[in-house]
Amino acid sequence: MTLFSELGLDRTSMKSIERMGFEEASPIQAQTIPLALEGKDIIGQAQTGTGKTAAFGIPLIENIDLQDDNVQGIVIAPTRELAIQVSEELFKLGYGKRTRVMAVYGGQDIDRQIRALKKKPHIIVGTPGRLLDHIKRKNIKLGNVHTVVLDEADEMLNMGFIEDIESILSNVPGERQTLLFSATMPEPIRKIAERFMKDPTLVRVKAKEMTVSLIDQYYVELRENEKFDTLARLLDIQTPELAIVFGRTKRRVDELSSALNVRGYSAEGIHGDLSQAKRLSVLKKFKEGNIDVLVATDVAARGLDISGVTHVYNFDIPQDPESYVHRIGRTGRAGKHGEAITFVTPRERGQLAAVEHTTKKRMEKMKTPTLTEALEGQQKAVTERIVNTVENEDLSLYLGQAEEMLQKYSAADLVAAALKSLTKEPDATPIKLTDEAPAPMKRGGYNKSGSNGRQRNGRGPSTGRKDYSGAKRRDSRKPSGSSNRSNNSNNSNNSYNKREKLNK
Ligand SMILES: Nc1ncnc2c1ncn2[C@@H]1O[C@H](COP(=O)(O)OP(=O)(O)OP(=O)(O)O)[C@@H](O)[C@H]1O
Ligand SMILES: [Mg+2]
Repeated sequence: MTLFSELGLDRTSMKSIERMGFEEASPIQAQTIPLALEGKDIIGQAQTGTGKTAAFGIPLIENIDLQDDNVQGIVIAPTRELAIQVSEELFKLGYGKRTRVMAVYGGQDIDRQIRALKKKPHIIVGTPGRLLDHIKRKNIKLGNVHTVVLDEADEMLNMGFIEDIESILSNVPGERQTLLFSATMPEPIRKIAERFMKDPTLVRVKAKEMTVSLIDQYYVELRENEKFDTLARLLDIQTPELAIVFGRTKRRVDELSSALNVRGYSAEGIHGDLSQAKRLSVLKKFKEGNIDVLVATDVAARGLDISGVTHVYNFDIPQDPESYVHRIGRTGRAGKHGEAITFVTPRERGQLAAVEHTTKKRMEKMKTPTLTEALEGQQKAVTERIVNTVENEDLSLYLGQAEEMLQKYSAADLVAAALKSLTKEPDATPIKLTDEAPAPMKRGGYNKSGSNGRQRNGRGPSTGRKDYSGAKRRDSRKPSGSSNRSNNSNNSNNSYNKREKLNK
């Protein structure tokens, strides 16, 4: 156990950390903060939700010279939402010191960002495309940057982003400190990473499995056309506080969120074709609990830290094991418990095995829930609410009416009626979702000889593009809405070589 007070931090940092309610440093923090303070380049790998943001954020803030009005640190993140979240966490960590932090990301008015840049931020957090845009327009000068952080580094160095990252880094002085963090770091990506670094120290928090042990992991084997009813029943039985449902494509996310609403669930979707304002408003509603279910593409898979997410459902099995690790990592964060349930069609058994092989963790098989179990689940939830009300709330205003009803009906009938009227009975409104092709089979993630979906199933090209926002270059390459399947998809190509070719 390491206390923050043992890490030799500045008084102002300690003040911020205390204000955030952190007491002990997490293992990745305890191991990387001292090294980062010494100025070392670091590749930091630790499980999802274990505090990697503060692991790079604390030393980054410590090294900021408040007297210097130049940009001194940049943090690059793969999605807009993550860039915003990281900038907020850095703002809190730098609060005691009054560090100026700003986020720049696509989809927000660039003039507004230019005006904000005039306030001379010490640290800029951005998505690659928008950061580069500002650099090219000379809105941001990186000549005084001494620290560069790539959050979700493996994703950032994946082929969809590497050119942007290279261009950004070419604007930063060579004698910088470079910090790379992620929960996953496939070997070939690590090799690329080392090209950008000086004698990096690899800090890997030892864990038996790549996923967090606090997440119970299950899979359900089913046919494509059974997925929706199964999801609905699971939501009824498991009654998540907040749930994220991951779908393979934008179309799937749209259809799923509409279908969930038809069946009476409060759900909204998030993916890269929505306006940024919409994306942010959906996320805000979800964080505030105004919607219960967030349906998402992999745009929400990485880094997002939303408290109260108790369940993650992989409606479609992810296309690479890394994506699985990050998706399910949206629950079970900061010591909390979570559940992850992955739907697997018979043709995707190989995918399941690949995920289990990478994570070194077996998922437990869960049988398809029945309608009766769904009803029981809902009844149980209502019963718990009633018992909680009886035990903890003031009922005096209701007792008169209750006594009156008891004159006429039996207590059991009345309680049963209360249960019935409060229980959401499973709704069987028919739902038709457009079929999605099963995830292409691949072997071992980033192997160079791995096949991609195109070769195997001949269902059209796998673009290797992600449903991400930041990179304008890629957005403009194919107009959204042109209707081949892969254009809708957020396929992440397993084969790192293929991806490179397809993106060039
Ligand atoms: N030392 C600490 N004590 C208590 N809570 C902490 C500590 N460090 C970080 N946290 C909190 O834990 C949560 C997860 O942290 P963070 O988002 O940095 O995880 P991460 O390792 O980056 O995960 P991911 O791989 O998903 O990006 C956040 O809410 C953060 O504020
Ligand atoms: Mg993170």
